[in-house]
Amino acid sequence: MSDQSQAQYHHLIDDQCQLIPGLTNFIRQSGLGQSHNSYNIVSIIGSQNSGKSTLLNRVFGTNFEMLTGSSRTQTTKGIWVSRDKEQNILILDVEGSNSRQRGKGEKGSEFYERSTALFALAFSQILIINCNSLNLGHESEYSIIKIIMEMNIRLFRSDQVKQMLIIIRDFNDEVDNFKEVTDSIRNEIYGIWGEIQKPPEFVNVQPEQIFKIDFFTSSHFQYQRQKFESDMVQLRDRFINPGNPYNLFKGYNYNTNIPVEALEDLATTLWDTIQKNEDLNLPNQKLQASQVRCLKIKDQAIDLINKDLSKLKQDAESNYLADFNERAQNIVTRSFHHYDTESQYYVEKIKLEMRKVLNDELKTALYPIFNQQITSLQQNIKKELKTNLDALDYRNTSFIKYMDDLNFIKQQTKQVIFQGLYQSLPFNEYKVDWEITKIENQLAKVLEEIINNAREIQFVKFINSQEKTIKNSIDSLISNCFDTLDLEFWVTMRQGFNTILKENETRIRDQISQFFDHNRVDKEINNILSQSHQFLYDDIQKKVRELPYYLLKRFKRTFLKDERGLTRKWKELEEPFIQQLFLEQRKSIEDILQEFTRFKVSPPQSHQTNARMNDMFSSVIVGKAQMNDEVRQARQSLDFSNEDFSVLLDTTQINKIKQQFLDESEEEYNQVLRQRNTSFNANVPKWMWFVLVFFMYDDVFRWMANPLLLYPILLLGSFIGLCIATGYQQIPKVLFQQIFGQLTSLLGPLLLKIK
Ligand SMILES: Nc1nc2c(ncn2[C@@H]2O[C@H](COP(=O)(O)OP(=O)(O)OP(=O)(O)O)[C@@H](O)[C@H]2O)c(=O)[nH]1
Repeated sequence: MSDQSQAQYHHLIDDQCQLIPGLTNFIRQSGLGQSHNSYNIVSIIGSQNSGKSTLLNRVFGTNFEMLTGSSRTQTTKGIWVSRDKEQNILILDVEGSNSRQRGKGEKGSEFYERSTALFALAFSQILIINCNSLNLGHESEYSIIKIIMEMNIRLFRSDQVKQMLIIIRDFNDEVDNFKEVTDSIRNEIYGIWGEIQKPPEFVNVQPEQIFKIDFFTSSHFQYQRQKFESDMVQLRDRFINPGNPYNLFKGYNYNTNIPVEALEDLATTLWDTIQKNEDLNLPNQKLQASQVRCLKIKDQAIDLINKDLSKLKQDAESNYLADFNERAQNIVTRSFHHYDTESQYYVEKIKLEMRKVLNDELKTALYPIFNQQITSLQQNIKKELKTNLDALDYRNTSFIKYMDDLNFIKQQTKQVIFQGLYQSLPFNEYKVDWEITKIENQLAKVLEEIINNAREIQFVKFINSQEKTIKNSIDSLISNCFDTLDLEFWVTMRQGFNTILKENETRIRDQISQFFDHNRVDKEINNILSQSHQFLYDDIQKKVRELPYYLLKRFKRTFLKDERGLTRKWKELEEPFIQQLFLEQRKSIEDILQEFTRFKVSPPQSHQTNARMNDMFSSVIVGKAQMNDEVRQARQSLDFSNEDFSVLLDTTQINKIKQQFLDESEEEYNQVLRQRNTSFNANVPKWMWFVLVFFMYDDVFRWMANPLLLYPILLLGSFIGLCIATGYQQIPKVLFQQIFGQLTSLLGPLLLKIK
């Protein structure tokens, strides 16, 4: 049969006991690939040259090679598979028994015959035992039946009653009685059943519980050829016609069939088991084959999407994929679709188990990509946040607007995280295993940290700028107080300082309390307060170093100028008055100096939230006899103990400053006296004027040539002339006196020094 076409036959087991791969291929090529589990398998065993192939070709339309001529050599070697010409029936032609061509020995004729027969029995639904009426009762005919019965119960746990069809060839119904013959064979077989060694659970089992035996007789092939052919037609009808009362497949449960594409796996498993002579449980073998097949389908389902999976992975490595879940879903759905379609006819339990494996594998394959997605998402969020925060910084908006915008960015980013996570989740059922909630919390935490950081930076900036504003206000307050030194110095400063604090505190509190809790707000306000007190303290310390300058300045202001701020006209004042003025002003400065002995600048004792602004600043002057009422009251109500006060200037410093002031004021006083007693004009000798005029006159004419000088002089002359003509000569006179007086007071001393 070696030259038989591959499309019509498949050599399943060769004469070397090897199972040849390719059954699935043959099934597909022969058109049985889509039959799923609605198929039948029929095998035939029997003596060599007993007409098996002849029968199969007649009944199933196969084309097995038959022996022609008189040579009685073997044609079928091993097991060949073909199919019915119309029906989904696989046909197995098994090498004839009593093969003289096969040698003896361990793997010789006997072993081979038993193995192939047992395989045929296990693999098929109907096992045809081909017998010749002439050989009936012959030991060799029954020996194979005995063997397969014995092996079957020993090795297999079948899932169905095994069906055997004994065909008696060359049956002459004119001579032989069908009933007698078949009863005798049946008895013979039951006799065999009694003889064989059975496992304990089979001892009381009747053979018909395990084997269903049918009979069919065919007429003599040579002498009753026509009848033989009609017998063959009848036999075919029993196979293919469900309406035939003798239909051989009647009642067969196709659900016990594994899908046709798993038959090769089943055949392999069965043949291996038989070869090893191991215990063999047919339902389990079918499950095993199902398992093998489902595993293969599962692998195919993975292979099918592997390329897309790699592409997805590659894409996810370079960027965050917004369509990740869609693509992942598509991959998983396609894979499952393939698996579900291909595995639909397999045992439910195995199918579902393997589906779960597929699901796990897909999930495992997608997980690193998902992780990559999350990493990219996190990076993107950080990048996006940075851009947004930079833009926000760049806009340099107000604190409130910044905080509002920051909050907006936070809410927006939360949304991005939420969306990003669910875009990265192919199926909701992965949510728990992939710890989405945990990741969401982690990302929210990262976001919170970044936002808080930005908030803190902005807050510190805001507080710094506010402190700077306060510091500037304090600086100018102190400059003012020092510029206008008087006995109300500390009161003015305290009131000014309180006002600054009050205004700033209200404004700052209003702004920050919208974004920070009470405790934080109070803490920051207290910091600002103590910082402000420190500014004040430092500023006072700094200014006090320049106290001699301010004292002298203050002295000059009140001594050299009158109440209206005009320079005193010393020539018009009497010397005793000037001396009196000088002594008074000096005394008042000495009094002011006493205000700078000790001081206290500190926030209120209690940093409680409800501390009022009025109580927050306190300063007091100690050692001042002329302390006014307000200061005294403040001192009493605040009840400062002496240790609370810092020494501003100790006695030595006070004395030193006082001395310096006395010297400088004395100098001012003397200068005033000199000015009063000196006449600028009188000191210039008369001849000097002549000399001056002599050297100047030609220059004066030259200047007159310049219109820039000539015209102003003409205008001035016209103005004076007009005033005199109209009787208002007082106007130019007063103006002249004023200007000349000013110039004299400025230039006079200079000219005197030069002189
Ligand atoms: N007497 C008799 N001879 C038959 C019958 N059917 C076929 N033959 C003849 O028996 C010989 C062997 O036929 P095959 O069909 O090749 O027998 P086989 O059992 O397939 O042979 P192997 O495959 O070699 O075991 C041929 O010469 C056939 O003409 C039959 O029903 N009765």
